[in-house]
Amino acid sequence: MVDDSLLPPTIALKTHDLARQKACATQTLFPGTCVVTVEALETALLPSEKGQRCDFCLCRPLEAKRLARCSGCAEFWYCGPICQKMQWNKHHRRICKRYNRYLASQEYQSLSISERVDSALLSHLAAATLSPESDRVGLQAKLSAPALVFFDLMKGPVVNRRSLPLVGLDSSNRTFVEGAEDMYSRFGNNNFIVHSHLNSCAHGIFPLASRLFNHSCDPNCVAKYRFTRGKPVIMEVVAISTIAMSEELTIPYLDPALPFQTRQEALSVNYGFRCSCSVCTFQKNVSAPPPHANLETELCDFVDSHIIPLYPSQDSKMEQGDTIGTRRSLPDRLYPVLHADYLPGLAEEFSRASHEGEYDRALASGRTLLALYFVLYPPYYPQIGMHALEITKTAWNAVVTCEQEHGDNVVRVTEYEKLARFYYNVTVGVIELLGPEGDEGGPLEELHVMRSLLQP
Ligand SMILES: C[S@@+](CC[C@H](N)C(=O)[O-])C[C@H]1O[C@@H](n2cnc3c(N)ncnc32)[C@H](O)[C@@H]1O
Repeated sequence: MVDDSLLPPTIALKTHDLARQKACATQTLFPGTCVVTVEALETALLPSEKGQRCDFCLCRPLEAKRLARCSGCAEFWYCGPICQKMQWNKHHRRICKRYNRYLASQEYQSLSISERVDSALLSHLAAATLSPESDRVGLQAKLSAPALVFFDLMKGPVVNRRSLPLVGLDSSNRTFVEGAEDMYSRFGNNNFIVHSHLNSCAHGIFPLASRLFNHSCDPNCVAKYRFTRGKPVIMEVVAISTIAMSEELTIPYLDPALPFQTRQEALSVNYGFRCSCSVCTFQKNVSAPPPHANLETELCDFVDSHIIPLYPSQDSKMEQGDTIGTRRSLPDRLYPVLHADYLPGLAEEFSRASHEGEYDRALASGRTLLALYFVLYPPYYPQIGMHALEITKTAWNAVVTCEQEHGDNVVRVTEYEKLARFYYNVTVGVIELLGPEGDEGGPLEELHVMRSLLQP
């Protein structure tokens, strides 16, 4: 059981039919409320981020300052002696000497990128919590409260799980092997992808968050990450809709915009359950035929008349029910928007056109993509804000280019400016509500710049 002192007063654990327990609100929670803060028990950087961030706090180095490399294995980088010492005492002293042999091993080399990160993460966790000299029971008594929460987490499905090599695993030591196996059984369904401004940078274990939050494809909370020099990474779980007292708090284990079948398969393989949230219940009974010629116009008209009027203004916040209601009342003619190829096609078109300076095309596909996000995601979902910011910048680039090339065409310039203001307002509603996260700079700073550019 979880020690009650670990729970914030706004959350209570109650029994769940399938998922053992669920976290429920003990009072009404409003969008933007941070419902819980959880420190990382362990993290491991993605290979592409190694040497770009501190291996302990995940911060990028300050300008003109380089990261210091571990002189033992030369495979870990730190922003300073505080981080290096913390990591050394936690687990690195146990694995440093063996790290190069582990990286060069055939077992490690045969892993996918994601498995490599999990293998490193599991190695850190094993080195931090298992000691070959102690027996498991004796060791548990010495474990920290978060580590004890980790060992109490639900085990994941065993299908399709191949064992991961661990740094310093002594296969003749049964205590260590069994301890590592015990941890691995709770691994896939309990670790998180740490991200900064929606870009993945590491995998991490945040035991209390794993213990509290079940999945929904229509979540009322999302996780964001805070990096501070010299400190472990922090996860903050933020409410993205009004959550009534006794209502379950949920997060997404995967992207809710993925097609229904893809979501169901991933949840079944990685987490061992089939989702029956309101969105899945709706999408299960809906076929998604290929897009038809008028789809773009009809989707945008639908969103303009049904969703945009609900979109947050300063004195009205959207309720969670609003998008579920909209999804349930999605007209049959719009079912093709749920087709697996529709979203990737639009995203590719927007990205290509905005990079190549085809602003009218980019603004058209960007608008349709945003309309689709409004249908697929709950209000205040981070992707909505990030995409709205991209279109704001595209509209502003169109203003600048139009002024340079057709300075006399005031009407066109004004039109682009109007669009930039509209998307800016959508962005502010979401990004400011979610608050700071990830690396310094990012969307909040970009919004600041856009605000000054758009001042009348
Ligand atoms: C991170 S744990 C969730 C915490 C769990 N409620 C507990 O009491 O420890 C993930 C596991 O919870 C279960 N689970 C999470 N969301 C679920 C859902 N929507 N429906 C059924 N089972 C779910 C699955 O077994 C999954 O592998």
